[in-house]
Amino acid sequence: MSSSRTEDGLRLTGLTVRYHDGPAALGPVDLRIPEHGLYTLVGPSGCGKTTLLRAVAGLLPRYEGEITYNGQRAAGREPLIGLVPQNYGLLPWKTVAANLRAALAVTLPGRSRKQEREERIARELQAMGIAELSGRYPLSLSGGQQQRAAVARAFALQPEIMLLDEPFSALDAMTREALQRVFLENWRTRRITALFVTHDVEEAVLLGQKIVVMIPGASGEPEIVDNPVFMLKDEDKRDSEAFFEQTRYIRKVMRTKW
Ligand SMILES: Nc1ncnc2c1ncn2[C@@H]1O[C@H](COP(=O)(O)OP(=O)(O)OP(=O)(O)O)[C@@H](O)[C@H]1O
Repeated sequence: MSSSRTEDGLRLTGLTVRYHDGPAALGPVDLRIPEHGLYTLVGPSGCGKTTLLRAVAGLLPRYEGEITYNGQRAAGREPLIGLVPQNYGLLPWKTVAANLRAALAVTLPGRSRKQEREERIARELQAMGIAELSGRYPLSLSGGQQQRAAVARAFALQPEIMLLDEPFSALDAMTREALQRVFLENWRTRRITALFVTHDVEEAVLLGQKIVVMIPGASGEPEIVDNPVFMLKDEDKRDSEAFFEQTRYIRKVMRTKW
């Protein structure tokens, strides 16, 4: 499979970010997510998770080190990135459908593709279970509904890379569980290379093929943990021995490293 080639996928080499020429807010960090991989990233508040996502998404004017996708510098042939930011990033003056439309106007432009855009919007809202909210404005929605809309928008772009910054953090346990399942189902049908940032060890174990444990102040490769739980059926995961073992192990890694 092509994903075994070391240059494939998303690769960060010596990625270092400083804000206003201050001390390094991140890195240097080395990390590779193979093409079509879904990795989760856990780390304590302030260790640079959002900064890492921002750098990959091209939202920072400057960083040191290299970001490549399938061997090419991101700056040369920008991979299409779907970002789900912490604050959802929805435009409050546009309806949910219009938010998706605005994103697709950039990636799928042209009058002749209007029908394709509209079909895609309807499909994604349906997939996230919010079809009936398409005409509502973001500020009239609950946090969970806004999070669904933001995830639907990212999937609608059909990006090569998806970056998610604690997308389910504002949810109660039941809604969160339901959305984790919907997210996984969606990801399985598209296999978008994805990095999912979370504070929550359980979420990291439920969603990631591998779990990246970011260590504050450390440079080089973060601890990357294989995750056998990923291969279990969704409905079996939470009650499995492997799940308990894995969450215990990740917590242990966090305790010894932080
Ligand atoms: N725009 C900014 N200007 C200056 N410093 C910043 C800026 N954004 C983040 N930082 C600093 O960079 C460091 C990493 O922040 P970042 O938001 O990436 O952490 P995080 O791991 O995502 O935290 P959290 O889990 O709380 O969201 C912190 O020390 C933070 O104060």
